[in-house]
Amino acid sequence: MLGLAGGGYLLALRRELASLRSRAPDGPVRPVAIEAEPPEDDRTRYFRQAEAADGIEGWSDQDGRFFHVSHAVELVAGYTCEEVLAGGLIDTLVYDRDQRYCRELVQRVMQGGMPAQCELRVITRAGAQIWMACRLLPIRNEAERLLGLRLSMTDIQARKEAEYKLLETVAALRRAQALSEHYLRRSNEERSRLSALLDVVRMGILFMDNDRRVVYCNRAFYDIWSLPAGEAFVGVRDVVLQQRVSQLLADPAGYLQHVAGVLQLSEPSEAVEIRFKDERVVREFSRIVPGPDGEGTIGRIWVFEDVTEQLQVADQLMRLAERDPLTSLFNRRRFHEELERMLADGRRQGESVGLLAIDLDGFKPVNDRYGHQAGDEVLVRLATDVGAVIRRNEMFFRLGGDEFAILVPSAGAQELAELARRVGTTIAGLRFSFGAEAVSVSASIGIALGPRHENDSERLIGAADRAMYLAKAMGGNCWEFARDAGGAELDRTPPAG
Ligand SMILES: Nc1nc2c(ncn2[C@@H]2O[C@H](COP(=O)(O)OP(=O)(O)OP(=O)(O)O)[C@@H](O)[C@H]2O)c(=O)[nH]1
Repeated sequence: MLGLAGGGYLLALRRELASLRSRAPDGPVRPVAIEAEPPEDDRTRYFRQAEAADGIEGWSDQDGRFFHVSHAVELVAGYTCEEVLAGGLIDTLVYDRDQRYCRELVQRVMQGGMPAQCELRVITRAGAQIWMACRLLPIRNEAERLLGLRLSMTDIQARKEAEYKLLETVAALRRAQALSEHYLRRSNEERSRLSALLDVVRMGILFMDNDRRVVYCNRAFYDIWSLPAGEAFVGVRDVVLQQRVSQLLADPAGYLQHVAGVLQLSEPSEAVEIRFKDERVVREFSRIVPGPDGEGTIGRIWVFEDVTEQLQVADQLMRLAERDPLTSLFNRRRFHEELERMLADGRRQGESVGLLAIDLDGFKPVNDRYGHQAGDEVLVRLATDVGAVIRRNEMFFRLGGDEFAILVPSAGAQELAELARRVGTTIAGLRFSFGAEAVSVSASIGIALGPRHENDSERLIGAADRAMYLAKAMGGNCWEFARDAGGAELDRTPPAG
């Protein structure tokens, strides 16, 4: 038991308190246990002070064994002081996982003699867990000999809960920040991919926002509109850009009018072909860009595609499909299409369609005698010269071999006879020189008039062919009208050779 005299004890205590105050200015310091048992009065006084403290107060001897604990332990942990002292303060009160640390700390204070503090969990009799701040103060006597330590435990559960909440909030914020950084990174990556993709597509792409300012344009847009690669257009108003590029167009005013019309639309615009001064043709269309939530719009995307080559190829294919490669005249396929069309128009308008079936006389001997190339020359010259004597609304065809045809819309018999005469004369007037020999050809021409002779295209062709064979049978170099539907209306007239 402690056995220090009352005056010495108080002196030691005062010194200790002064020392503790200087080391721990942030909290009240209470009387502590001492080496010897204090006189009854002092002990009562310490206990009273301990009992007045908010938290649990405990005193240990110099071996670290607690021999006193304040009654607050009953209120806080639900154990009696006797139970706590009997079971050992640390064993009874401190949460299993914190006991080792707590003991080590007691040990350290006892050995090092320096105050220490920590936070640990106290387990109540009911099993509840309470966070407490612990302060361990070494107690010395006048001779600086360690007498024991004082343990002060204060309930910090509310603060811990607030800290936990704060930590949870901070963790949630960090997660949200990480997530938003992740999405930002993903969105930037997506933007890079999209931008790379848009830069390799051949179509020029332009995004305008709702204020009609440029948001984005790709590389092909610069190429199509001959814009300098280094110049930035983001933020530029549409009118500025239009004024800049419209100089390249064959019809700048027409294009600006078209754009103004499109901007009135709240829907996609139809594809239009824009013609440039340098002969290029660019197909343009635009779409409204809906907002990310599907509601409202964020602007309009314009797409420009240089279709010059495409149109040229299509034109070439069309030409190949409907032209004779030797003479460049329309071929039999186009002849049938045009005949059907003219007959339909003629029926609607109550007008006649004239058909001249033309076949060369004695063409085979030209080939046989002077060669195929000579025959070709005859065919090409014939196409050119006859083409020069027909009118704009008349169409000239090579049907194959030495067969030709002319279609005449809104035709009259007299006019057709005159045309046959002109054509026959032109052909008979062609002069060739093959192997120093002068060569000429002539043609037999059959004339049919639809619907006068035949209403149906095939039958009309048949009627014209029969008339042509009739002319050939008459010796050639003349024209003959179809007789099937009404006999001869006009005299057979041999063209002047
Ligand atoms: N050079 C050349 N000859 C062709 C071509 N296509 C067909 N022919 C020839 O044209 C000739 C046509 O035959 P025919 O109609 O019997 O010749 P034709 O001597 O005018 O006979 P008629 O019509 O009875 O007066 C054949 O010898 C074919 O080989 C061609 O593209 N070039």
